[in-house]
Amino acid sequence: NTDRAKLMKEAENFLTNCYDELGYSMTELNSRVNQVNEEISSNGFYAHTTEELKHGAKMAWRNSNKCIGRLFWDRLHVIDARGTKEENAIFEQLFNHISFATNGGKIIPTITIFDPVIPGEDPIRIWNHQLLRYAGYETEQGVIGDPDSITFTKVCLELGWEGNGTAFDLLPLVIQVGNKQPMWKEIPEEIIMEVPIEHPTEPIFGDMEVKWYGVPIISDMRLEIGGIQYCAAPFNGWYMGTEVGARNFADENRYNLLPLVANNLNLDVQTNRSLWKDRALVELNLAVLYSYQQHGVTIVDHHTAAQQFLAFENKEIQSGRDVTGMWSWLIPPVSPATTHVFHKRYENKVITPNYYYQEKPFI
Ligand code: HEM
Ligand SMILES: N=C(Nc1cccc(CNC[C@@H]2CCCN2)c1)c1cccs1
Repeated sequence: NTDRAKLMKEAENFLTNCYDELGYSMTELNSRVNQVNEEISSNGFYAHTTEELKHGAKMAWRNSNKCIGRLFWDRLHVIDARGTKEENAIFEQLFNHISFATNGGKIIPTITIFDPVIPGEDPIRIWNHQLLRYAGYETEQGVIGDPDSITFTKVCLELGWEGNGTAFDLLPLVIQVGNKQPMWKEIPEEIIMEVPIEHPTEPIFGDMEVKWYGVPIISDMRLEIGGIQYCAAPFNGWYMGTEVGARNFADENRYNLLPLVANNLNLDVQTNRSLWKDRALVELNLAVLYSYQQHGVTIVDHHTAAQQFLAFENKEIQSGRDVTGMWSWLIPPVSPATTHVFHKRYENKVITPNYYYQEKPFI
């Protein structure tokens, strides 16, 4: 039928590119294509070899148009967790991802790949946006914690989780197998690495204790390889400082810390022309980079990240591949025009394998 014909086409396209990149002969490619043909025509599905899965996940990173960190696409550590079906075993794999990727602060870009969507089998979904993230609570006195987490925090509370009501409560992991009751578990604190944020010279937060978690692990995107959908495939890299310093801490609808920092720096917040927001933003980002470095947790500044992206662009051209990108996400939110990215154009062509948004499993 058409679905199987569509899947066969996507499979053949992926296998051709993948086997070419891995240096296989046409004979080896053709025999694999025939084998996959058989599998699809009899089951409407085909299973990737571990090698295809690993290279496919790397190709997907290389094709991620919004990612400035793609220079290291070929050094992704891929954990093949297919066949993990039992909830407790899934939690164990997630805890292992956190500790392995954290690696004492010397972060290892890692992806753990669970079973794809298989016709007639229960799909696995991770309900968290990121494995490590802080809760958000709406109270009469205003929002406590991360406003971006308010909805998911309510879901966790409804599932029976209880937070401590602080601005930095780490949320539990929530997973669901098929349409079964979602299960949640607290992350063991011994595998969690957090960084207390401080400025090298000024007490920019006054007496407020500010911290952030070390490793960003995206857990709600779908990895598509050769027509196969992996809906539970959490992946991490390391932070670019501006993500924490210019967005998570600075956005008015996030932690909104610029007024606090500006006041502690004695800036004139009564007029825009003092550029108090800009000066507070730079000191806040400096504090983030300094603190991660002091605590031995990998982080990259936006200038270095842009230079690495330029190296990626050149490497891709050497490899005979077009560089695709989404300009609006590739420019950093601090001093964008000081990077080469700002001054050139990128074609936002979406090619697979890739990582995609998927609709939330909860409302
Ligand atoms: C190694 C260090 C890495 C750095 C510094 C980095 C940096 C970034 C940054 C700054 C963004 C924009 C995020 C935002 O503004 O919210 C981004 C987006 C993205 N990155 Fe990377 N990245 C890294 C590794 C990875 C890895 C290992 C993967 C997957 C295997 C990946 C896949 C993506 C994807 C799919 C997006 C777009 C997310 C979306 O559409 O919301 N990145 N990256
Ligand atoms: N450094 C990272 N940052 C990153 C990458 C992808 C997606 C995100 C989260 N983006 C969505 C957030 C939430 C609101 C706006 N930004 C962060 C990485 C996370 C996982 C691998 S790299």
